[in-house]
Amino acid sequence: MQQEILDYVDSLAADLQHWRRDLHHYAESGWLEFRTATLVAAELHRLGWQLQMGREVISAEHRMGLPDAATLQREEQRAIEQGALTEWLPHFSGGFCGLVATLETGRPGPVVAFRVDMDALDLNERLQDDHRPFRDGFASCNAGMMHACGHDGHTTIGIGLARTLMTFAAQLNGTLKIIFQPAEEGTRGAKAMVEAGVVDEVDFFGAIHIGTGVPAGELVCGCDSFMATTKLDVDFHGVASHAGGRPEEGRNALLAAAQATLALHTLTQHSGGSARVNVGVLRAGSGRNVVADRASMKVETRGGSNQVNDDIFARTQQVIAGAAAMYDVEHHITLMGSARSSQPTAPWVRFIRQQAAQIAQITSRVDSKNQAAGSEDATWMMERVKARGGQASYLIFGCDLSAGHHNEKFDFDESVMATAIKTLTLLALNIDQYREEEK
Ligand SMILES: O=C(O)C[C@H](NC(=O)Cc1c[nH]c2ccccc12)C(=O)O
Repeated sequence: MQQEILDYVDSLAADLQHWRRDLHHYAESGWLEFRTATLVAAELHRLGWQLQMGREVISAEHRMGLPDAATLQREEQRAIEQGALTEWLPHFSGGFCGLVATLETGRPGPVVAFRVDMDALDLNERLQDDHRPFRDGFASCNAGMMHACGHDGHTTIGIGLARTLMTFAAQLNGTLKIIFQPAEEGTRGAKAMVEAGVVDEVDFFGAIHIGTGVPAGELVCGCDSFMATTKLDVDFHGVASHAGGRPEEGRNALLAAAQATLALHTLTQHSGGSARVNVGVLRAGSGRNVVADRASMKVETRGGSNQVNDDIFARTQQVIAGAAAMYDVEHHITLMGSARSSQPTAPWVRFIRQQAAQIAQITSRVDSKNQAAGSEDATWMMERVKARGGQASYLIFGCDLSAGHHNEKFDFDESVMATAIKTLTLLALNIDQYREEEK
């Protein structure tokens, strides 16, 4: 029976490629996944999954880094023109582009949930013949939005998993859930889904990523190196004046931002673990001969533990307030995203390793990988599941890439999608073999 299921996943290859390339072509960045979400909803509904959508699974006030209302409206129109399914769109309207699909088998057993993300990056895709998506006609048609992190693959894995689990539903026990999350980039979306309670009943949780420098054929069963992070926008508001005639009447927002930037980059000494601060964007001023009355910054802090990040973030707020005070300007901080660091639970990682050993395409299995991993907001879900006594992990499926993540030439070997679907399917299928203690 198990071989029949693995063969079934192989038979989906052409469909998976079709889905992935369609999603890649119509890339939609965070909170703007209107077309994507409607297509996922229609397909999972057709397959017979129960759906919870939009506000049911996203807490409005916990959304971080939401685009402004005009952008949300414009992008929803754009999505309609690009084939978003209007009968499903009302659920997602206004920036609620998430859904949770549930399959109740009616037989006793745990709740097993997998999370995939759906958003693209704010990046222009390379439109040259040396880039396969362009050559083969599926490069992004949306300027400034590109699937350069593989989330088109993740969404496709979610769809393929939904098909496979439904096809073999008679073999499954307990409850299966697939969580389709918006706005992972900038770590903006997961918290709002956690606050809506989407993982509150989950016993076993897995989030996934493809690529990230892990070699093809390798599975990282429990990535444990994500940094806690906080993303903030800062606005300084001063007073403009004549730079030659009345400079003393000005309140210089540009200098406050510049001082803050230099000071922020000195904050990363911490005995508790690694720490980072980055001012990634600084914009200020309006003209050569005007004392700058406006400045804005996009900032992130990170820490090897939640405590380190919390400490660095607290100091970051003090430094910004201090720099504003130096130049007598107002300042305002807006929280734009956040994620936690989270350790996978060992018995579940062990089970993942055991199950993956049955998949021919996975030639190497490691528990974790000692590499700087950046951040991931699925850690909010992991932490919630663990807090309730559940098991949680983060799986990385290695694959060949044409360029690094977040690069305009990013592309991946599509065969990794079937490998991931097989792995997640076996976890669900064989969950009754899970043991807390090592045998
Ligand atoms: O903080 C963010 O905006 C999230 C973003 N996240 C990623 O790029 C995902 C990521 C980075 N490295 C790894 C390694 C494994 C899985 C996922 C990743 C980052 O760290 O800048």
